[in-house]
Amino acid sequence: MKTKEQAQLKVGDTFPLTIKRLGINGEGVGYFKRKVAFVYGALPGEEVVATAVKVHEKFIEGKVKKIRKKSAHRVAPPCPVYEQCGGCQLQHLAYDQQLKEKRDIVKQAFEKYLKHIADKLTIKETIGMEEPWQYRNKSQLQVGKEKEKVIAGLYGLNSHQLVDISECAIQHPATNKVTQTVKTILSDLNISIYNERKRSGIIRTIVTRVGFETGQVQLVLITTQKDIPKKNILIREVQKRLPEVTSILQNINGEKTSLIFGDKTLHLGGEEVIQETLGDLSFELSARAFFQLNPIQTVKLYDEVKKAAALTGTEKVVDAYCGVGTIGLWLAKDAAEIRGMDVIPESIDDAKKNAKKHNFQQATYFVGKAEQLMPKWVNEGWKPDVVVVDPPRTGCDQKLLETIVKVKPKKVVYVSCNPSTLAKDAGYLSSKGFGIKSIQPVDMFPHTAHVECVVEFSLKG
Ligand SMILES: C[S@@+](CC[C@H](N)C(=O)[O-])C[C@H]1O[C@@H](n2cnc3c(N)ncnc32)[C@H](O)[C@@H]1O
Repeated sequence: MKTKEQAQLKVGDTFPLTIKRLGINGEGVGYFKRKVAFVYGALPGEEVVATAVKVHEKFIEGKVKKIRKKSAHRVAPPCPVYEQCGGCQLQHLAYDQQLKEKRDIVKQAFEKYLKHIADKLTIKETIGMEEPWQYRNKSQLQVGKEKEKVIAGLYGLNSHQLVDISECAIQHPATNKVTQTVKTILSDLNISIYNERKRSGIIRTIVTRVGFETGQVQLVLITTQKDIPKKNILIREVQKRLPEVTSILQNINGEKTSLIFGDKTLHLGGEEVIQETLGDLSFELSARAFFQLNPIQTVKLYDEVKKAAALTGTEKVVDAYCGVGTIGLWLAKDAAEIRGMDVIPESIDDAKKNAKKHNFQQATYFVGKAEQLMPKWVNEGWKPDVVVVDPPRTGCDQKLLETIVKVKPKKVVYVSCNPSTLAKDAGYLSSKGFGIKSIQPVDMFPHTAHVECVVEFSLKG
């Protein structure tokens, strides 16, 4: 039954709240008259007065109006557009505490889906960064115009206002510099900029990716159509003013969609790929290929995968959701055979080239869905000893999980960027005879609410 206050609370009303924990999106979570409330900007341990932003049947969304009792871990966010941008959610929380809260987010997810064994699971301390800034190797900023000035940024939190970002503190400086200079070039040449509201104009997004070890930068201009007026001058200016840009591409996306990339990519200048190095492996990266966004933490993440997989040289390994083959190649030295698959054909082309370059003949890569290819291999009589999965935020497809259960590899190593879907899939695997041996959170995205995990499962008995 609804209490009187619950029934009456409406958008714009204020209410007091004690924050109990951090939510999966970095919000402070508390209870107002037994109804759960998510308050952006509030921290665990704080007592706040919140303003209701949305009132739903089962929960309230709010923002901080006043802090009555402040967390000892609250810090001043260094970014000038932190409040408007929404790209980071935790800059107002001290970094060492972010690591503790991220571990807690993982714990909450496991408590939800594995209630009966949650108290027996050990979740290790989050592996953090020594220097948790300037870690992102890729930026994807929407282009727009503000009073005739070319701007590039992200759409603000809960708004459709483009927030201009000139010096993003979590981006590698090379990505900031290239985006800034490209904005100037577009403005100098008066090249048509996309207007989302009117659905007119040409340049839509500036994508940059830098190789941390090589310093090479790839620039991709996402456009609504193939023709860009003054295209040759544009390319020449980029090459003249930005010698670090070794690869220039154009991708066409004329659709009304939140997806950044369209299907067609054109090569405009320099190489088609950039090179990046992780440990003693080097990789070629195409414009659309997935590559981990924080190379410094990726090495730590993959070392955790290696530890969990504990290969002895005799195992057949699946690298499911393989991207450009990075995890499989990290393990290849110690494996008898690696088979990887991904739905993006360019990623698989890169993975094949990367395996060849390192002379890993035991690693083969296939275009297709994990949930279709793995059952096919099993039906053909190929049985893996270790399955590594690294799915998108939605988690593993149920058919893939069922195939894993059927084929009974001695080990599953699950790399996840979403604790909720991880814990749900872990609940299923655990109910089918796979014991959880270790849960290791890794901070791939300092100052955001994201947390990555490596979980080792072993077949019981
Ligand atoms: C989180 S990324 C992991 C990539 C890689 N393991 C790495 O560490 O760089 C997830 C990958 O899954 C791919 N993907 C998405 N759905 C898929 C599916 N059903 N089957 C296979 N790959 C899929 C995406 O293209 C993306 O490369």
